Amino acid sequence: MDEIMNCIEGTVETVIYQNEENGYTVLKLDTGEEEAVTVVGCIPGAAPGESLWVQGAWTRHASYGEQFKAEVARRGMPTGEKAIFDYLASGAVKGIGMATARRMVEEFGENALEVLENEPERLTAIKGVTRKRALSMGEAFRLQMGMRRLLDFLTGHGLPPQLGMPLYRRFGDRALEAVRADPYLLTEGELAVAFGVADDLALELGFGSDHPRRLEAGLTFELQHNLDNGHTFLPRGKLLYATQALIGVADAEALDSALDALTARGAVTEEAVAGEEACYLAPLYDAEVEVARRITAMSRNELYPPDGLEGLISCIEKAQGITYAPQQRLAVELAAQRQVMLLTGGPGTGKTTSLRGVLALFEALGLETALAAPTGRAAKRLGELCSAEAATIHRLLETRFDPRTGQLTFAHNESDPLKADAVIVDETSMVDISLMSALLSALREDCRLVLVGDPDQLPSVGAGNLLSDLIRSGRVPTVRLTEVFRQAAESAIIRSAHQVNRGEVPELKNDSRRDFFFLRRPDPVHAEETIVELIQKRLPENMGIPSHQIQVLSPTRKYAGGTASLNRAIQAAVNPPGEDKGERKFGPYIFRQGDRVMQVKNNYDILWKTQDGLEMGMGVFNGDIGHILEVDNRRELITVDFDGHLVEYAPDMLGELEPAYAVTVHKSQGSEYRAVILTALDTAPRLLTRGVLYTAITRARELLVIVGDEGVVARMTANNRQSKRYSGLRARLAEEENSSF
Ligand SMILES: Nc1ncnc2c1ncn2[C@@H]1O[C@H](COP(=O)(O)OP(=O)(O)OP(=O)(O)O)[C@@H](O)[C@H]1O
Repeated sequence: MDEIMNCIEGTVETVIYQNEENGYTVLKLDTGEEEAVTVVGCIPGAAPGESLWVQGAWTRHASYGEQFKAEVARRGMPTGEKAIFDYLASGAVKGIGMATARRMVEEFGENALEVLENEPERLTAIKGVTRKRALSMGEAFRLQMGMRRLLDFLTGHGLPPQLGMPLYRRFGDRALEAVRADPYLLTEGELAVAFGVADDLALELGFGSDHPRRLEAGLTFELQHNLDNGHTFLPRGKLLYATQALIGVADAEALDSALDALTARGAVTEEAVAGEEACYLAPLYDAEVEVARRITAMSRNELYPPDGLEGLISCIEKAQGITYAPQQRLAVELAAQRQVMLLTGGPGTGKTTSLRGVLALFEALGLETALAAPTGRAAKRLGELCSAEAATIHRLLETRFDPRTGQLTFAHNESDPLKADAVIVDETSMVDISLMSALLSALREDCRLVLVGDPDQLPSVGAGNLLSDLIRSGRVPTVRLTEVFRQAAESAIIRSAHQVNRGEVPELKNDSRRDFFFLRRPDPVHAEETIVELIQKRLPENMGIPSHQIQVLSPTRKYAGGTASLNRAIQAAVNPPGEDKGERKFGPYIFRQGDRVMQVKNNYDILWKTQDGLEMGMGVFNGDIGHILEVDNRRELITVDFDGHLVEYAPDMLGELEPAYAVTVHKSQGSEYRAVILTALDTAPRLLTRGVLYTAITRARELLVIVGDEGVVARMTANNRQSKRYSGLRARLAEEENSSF
């Protein structure tokens, strides 16, 4: 590809293709040369007759030959009667067709557009145009002009034109005004512009460095950003300090006042909790308070056990073909007597078996029970293990994304609760405080709730320390399963997981009867070669595990043995370029037909269809893994197959996709794979923790291979440091309990 930047200009002759959603356009540009040039790029609303100046590069398309890929576009209004007629006749302005266009140009000549924008009532001079229609044509044109000015503004300030459509969806023709008044809104929701970029724009537009809006935006950004680190709040002192470092404010008092203003407005809630002067974004505060209130109320609620409970449990045991261990029986008994309970334990301790017992009990009691899990994969597995329907929590609540506000909405909430009499949630360690609050709000007053999970797994990606806070509060009836069942104890994977959890280095000896192997490869290059060989040859040939059922995990993305370099190496080996395979470069990645890829962001707004087109729905979620079915460079679309759900990615969505031959341990939470290869190489100490090692080991169902350095495995086992998460839930649960007695 020729990367030299060029500029061309001309008049738009025809628009061949335009994507209404993201503004991607293919058009023919008349540059005065004999043949019109094909221009592709994000030029929303481009229409024939307009003058267009584009900056970009010439590329060669396999089927369409030479075309100009525009990175920056500036558009001018058409001048001259012919160009104005072409523009109006193209359908660019709603309500104006060919005939009206002709009459407008006949009547007003070169002034037609000026009249349309500023004096639309004069259009009634044209036969057949009523006053109402004239005004609505004028309005449609002003909207067009609004979009155009917005795009000129964005590109003029070095911002991507792709922001135009979402801004327009959210603010309509007020979009430019809104951005000028508050450039920081660009950091919100799906716009997701980096804080520094919005901040530069604000400074360019003349916002002073101590402008109250700048200070407030900095504070809100810090709180928002820290949600990604798991904190539901930040102590006031830390928040002020971090914001000061972020935006370099000279006047500490002004920052203090800005925080007070946010609190007074209700955007931030400040309260003394857990020994801290805690500052929350208001929705997080509401979520935490709601979870504490609801869980406390449910925990207090003792139910009458059904008559003949013991006999009923014995029948369930018989039907399951096992005898419960005492703790398992206790779990089923507790589910009959309490409105809410926790069921916890490590791998192989019989959580799923007990969960199935609770489900059978609820069914026997005639309770309509919903099974749910935080991720699609975990829900699928739960459904299979229980031979029942299971959904993600988002799906259960019928989550929708509102593109106008950038917020999620839940169809089921206090005003339209779920029908279920009982809800059982698996993999609760992955549930964050906001989702838990949404779930609790959607439960009927008397609905039962059973939360199942392993508190030693890595905590949720989203904010809060939910499962661990619930357990440590001691307020919620809990059964902790500790006995590892014989069958499970035979597995070196499960034994090692428990050893690691106790802080003992797992046994790294190799024995062909074991399901856990260690290959000593302290050198990253050598480790990578071994991993490729394992995937390509050794595991498929010696163990009968096909490549696509092997998942490589790494504690890190970029360091030695990180996913970035592993993905390149594995892709080159298992899916090299081929004449019949389409591919597309995007940032550091090449996406190629056949590649394994992962969605790395929750997207509630994306459409999927089944191959036969008979079924469709919305949403692909963080951590979903699929493979690339097709790379269509003509339509600029990549089709990914997520377990039968086909999703088309336009160029502006490719940032949500990453190669997934290797993924980080964090991203693998809640998923299980037939075989796991884990790299254990020297890297940043904060990534080498016991939680990471434990989570990685417990992802493997049949086979685990650790490739790397035994010293690193030992260091990971010893490193029990959990990064602190600011959360007030535990303290609130204690308070709620005390306050009512
Ligand atoms: N009471 C029991 N008697 C005999 N075997 C049992 C009993 N309970 C569970 N098992 C067996 O122990 C193994 C682990 O049980 P289960 O899958 O329920 O555990 P788990 O905690 O859900 O494990 P994981 O988290 O690894 O999925 C299974 O093979 C199961 O059949």
